[in-house]
Amino acid sequence: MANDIIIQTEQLTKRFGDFIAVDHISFDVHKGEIFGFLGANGAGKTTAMRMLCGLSLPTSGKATIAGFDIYKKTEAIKRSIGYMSQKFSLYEDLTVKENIRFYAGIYGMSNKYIKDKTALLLQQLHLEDEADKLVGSLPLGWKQKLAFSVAIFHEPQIVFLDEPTGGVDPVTRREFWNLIYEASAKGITVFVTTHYMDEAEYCNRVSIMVDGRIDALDTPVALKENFSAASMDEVFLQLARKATRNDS
Ligand SMILES: Nc1ncnc2c1ncn2[C@@H]1O[C@H](COP(=O)(O)OP(=O)(O)OP(=O)(O)O)[C@@H](O)[C@H]1O
Repeated sequence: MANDIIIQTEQLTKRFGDFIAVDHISFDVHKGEIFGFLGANGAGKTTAMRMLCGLSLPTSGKATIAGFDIYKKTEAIKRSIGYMSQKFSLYEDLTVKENIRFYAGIYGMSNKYIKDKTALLLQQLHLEDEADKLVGSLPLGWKQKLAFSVAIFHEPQIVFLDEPTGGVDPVTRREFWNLIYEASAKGITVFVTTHYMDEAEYCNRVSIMVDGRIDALDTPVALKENFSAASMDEVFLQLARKATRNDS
């Protein structure tokens, strides 16, 4: 079990001045796992995720991503991961095809590889007829699916998703999650933050952050059992009620 660990953190901490945004968090994620990273607004999820992606240095503690130390190997980490967030994803004023080409180009893939894989991807997403349309003209749910597919185009070991399905209905979210399951089945580890509790139920394991700390971490079934809760919503509310930060 231990040697399939792909994300490992130990007492990982980030301070901004006197404020402890991420407070000594320790957890492991396994290869191919779908790991939900939950917490109320301001709990510290984005700050933690930025450290794991090599975008921000911790104040203290340790972490390895795909075996790379987050203090020393940030470039290697960036090559091993994919990233998608609501705020940073596709260029609205480029076409579907141009977006794919642009991101694939960053990873130095050959033209032939990009061309073949793009054709396959457009077919899988049923976007063949939209290939030359501006991304800005697509419905949000389609954009999200495309953004996810682009984030894993270079076949990273881990993909980090920061609230990837914001603003769409449960059916569209479910379709998005089918893509997540496919990626996980191929061995890609999925690390996902969400505010939607239906999505929490879809994860293999879920951690819940409160005021910078991880207060609970287990499978959705075990969490519901431990908190005597009928749903993940109830588990989340029981923990979020304890929060003293008010960041909404
Ligand atoms: N650069 C910064 N300087 C000072 N404080 C910061 C900085 N970045 C984040 N914070 C604070 O750290 C805390 C954690 O923020 P973070 O964005 O990580 O939370 P979050 O769990 O991702 O919240 P949300 O769900 O709203 O995105 C918040 O109180 C935020 O105001």
